[in-house]
Amino acid sequence: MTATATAAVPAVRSGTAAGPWPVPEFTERLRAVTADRYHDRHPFNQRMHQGELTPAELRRWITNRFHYQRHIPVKDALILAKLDRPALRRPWLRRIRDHDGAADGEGGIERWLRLGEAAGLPREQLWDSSRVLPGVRFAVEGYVTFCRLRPALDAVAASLTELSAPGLMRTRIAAFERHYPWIDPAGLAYFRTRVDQGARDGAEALALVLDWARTREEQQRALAALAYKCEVLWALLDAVDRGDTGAPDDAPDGGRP
Ligand SMILES: O=C(O)c1cc(C(=O)O)c2c(n1)C(=O)C(=O)c1cc(C(=O)O)[nH]c1-2
Repeated sequence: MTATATAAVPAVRSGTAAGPWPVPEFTERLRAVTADRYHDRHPFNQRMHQGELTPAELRRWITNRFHYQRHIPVKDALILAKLDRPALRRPWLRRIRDHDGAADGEGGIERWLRLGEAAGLPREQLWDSSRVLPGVRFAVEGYVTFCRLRPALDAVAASLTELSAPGLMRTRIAAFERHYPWIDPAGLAYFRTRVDQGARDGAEALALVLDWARTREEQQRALAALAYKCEVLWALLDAVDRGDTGAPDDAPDGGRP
């Protein structure tokens, strides 16, 4: 579906059994998906927030989450290619620039590399994807492929997990400062930046989904896309929670700060 195609969809037919949910109810249903399934509830995140992760576990998370981060601008470029108007493409160009930066040494990917360095992980080790756990590889590939193959509505709806991300970022920053002082607080810049970026991206994506999903069927597709994305994030953490790459810093002694 392109924006042009959806613009031609007839207006709301409320009151009929198969008609679309009114916008407030549809919005509430979208929020209910993340309330039930967002990865802030995952046991690994819970342990992170309670200060229970070993240094090796935190490094494993940083290493594997980098695989997700480096693919976000790739999936945003796939969404960008589905949008047929400048006004629609501009926010996606900005998202890509947010992650890639306008020059070397800038942007979200660079900030994540600095988080890794603050935790004792050389940046070349993060770029070396041979340390990525198989389950993480599958989860990330699944999300990118979903955005490659599905219509723009589904791909943008999948990004709506970001509506829940700012709250999680605040919890995470507080947890790192309190429980993991061996990580230089300067390394938390990625999370600090994402509080505002995530809120803005989530609000923009929500406006698009509410505009594009005009039929009950389209609304249900958006809900399913968001549920799928929650599963991607959950599966990623399942893999990190259980995984052991066999690398020295995954040693059972938990590693050293
Ligand atoms: O650390 C997190 O918990 C978290 C979650 C999410 C999310 O909810 O999808 C994103 C991010 N971080 C993030 O940093 C990010 O850039 C991002 C982009 C997207 C997306 O789907 O477009 N989600 C997220």
